[in-house]
Amino acid sequence: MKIGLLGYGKMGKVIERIAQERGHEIVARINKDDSKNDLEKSDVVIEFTAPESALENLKYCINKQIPIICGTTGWNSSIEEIYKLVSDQNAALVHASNFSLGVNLFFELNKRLAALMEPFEDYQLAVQEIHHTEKADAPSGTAITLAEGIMENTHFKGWHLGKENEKDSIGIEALREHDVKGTHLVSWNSDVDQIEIKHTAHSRDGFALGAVIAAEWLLDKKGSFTMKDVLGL
Ligand SMILES: NC(=O)c1ccc[n+]([C@@H]2O[C@H](COP(=O)([O-])OP(=O)(O)OC[C@H]3O[C@@H](n4cnc5c(N)ncnc54)[C@H](O)[C@@H]3O)[C@@H](O)[C@H]2O)c1
Ligand SMILES: O=C(O)C1=N[C@H](C(=O)O)CCC1
Repeated sequence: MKIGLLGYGKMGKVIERIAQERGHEIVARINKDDSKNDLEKSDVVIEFTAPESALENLKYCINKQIPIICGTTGWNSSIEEIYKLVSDQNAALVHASNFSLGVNLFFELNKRLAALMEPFEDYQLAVQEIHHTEKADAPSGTAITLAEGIMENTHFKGWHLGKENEKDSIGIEALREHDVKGTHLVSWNSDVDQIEIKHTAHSRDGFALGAVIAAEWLLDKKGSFTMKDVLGL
């Protein structure tokens, strides 16, 4: 498969290595201010850029009907607009706040735990994420997906950036520490005990492998999908 990398930063470089190990060819490596013309040689584009760039990049690929895998976070408020464009253009998209298998299993565990905890008022929820200091957005896309999974299964109706929960809104504490690849913690605390689930990424390989698997999966498909569809969860 011919892969175009839209964003050749920390993630783009790991995706390149893993895609080549799986026998794929990288036909474009595009960074900020580069021409996108070479992307047209791609069977699929893998986009990991920056929150302010994702929307324009998505529209570019969708309008040219180049299948696109989008891992960039921080553009979710435009998701319905993008789904409509994919449908109008008969294009193909997989997007995910986190492409790793482990985190996608963690998402399912989080939803089940939230549903179990909801009747028990003695337990207070806490959500925390830790990432490297270069990360542009806070809270992480993964932490937002975790909050949405909790909202689906409890009385919580929204989320905000901050350590404390407020009435029906989940507080997401976002910490930045040197070289942390991605750590997410959901805990339910009572006066007598604590239940916590935690995912720690040891490297970026899990995110990159998931993105390449999603690209392989998308090749013969049309429509908008998430990693949950790719993994059949
Ligand atoms: N979904 C996931 O599994 C997952 C995993 C890791 C990171 N991310 C997200 O991916 C994004 C990138 O992460 P990173 O660590 O690789 O960042 P990075 O800053 O190391 O690399 C981003 C690259 O994108 C390029 N870029 C910026 N704007 C561009 C544009 N308009 N067109 C083309 N290239 C552009 C930059 O030049 C840079 O090289 C972030 O939003 C991050 O949150 C998602
Ligand atoms: O390094 C990043 O940036 C990451 N971003 C994603 C997020 O915002 O959840 C996934 C984890 C790594």
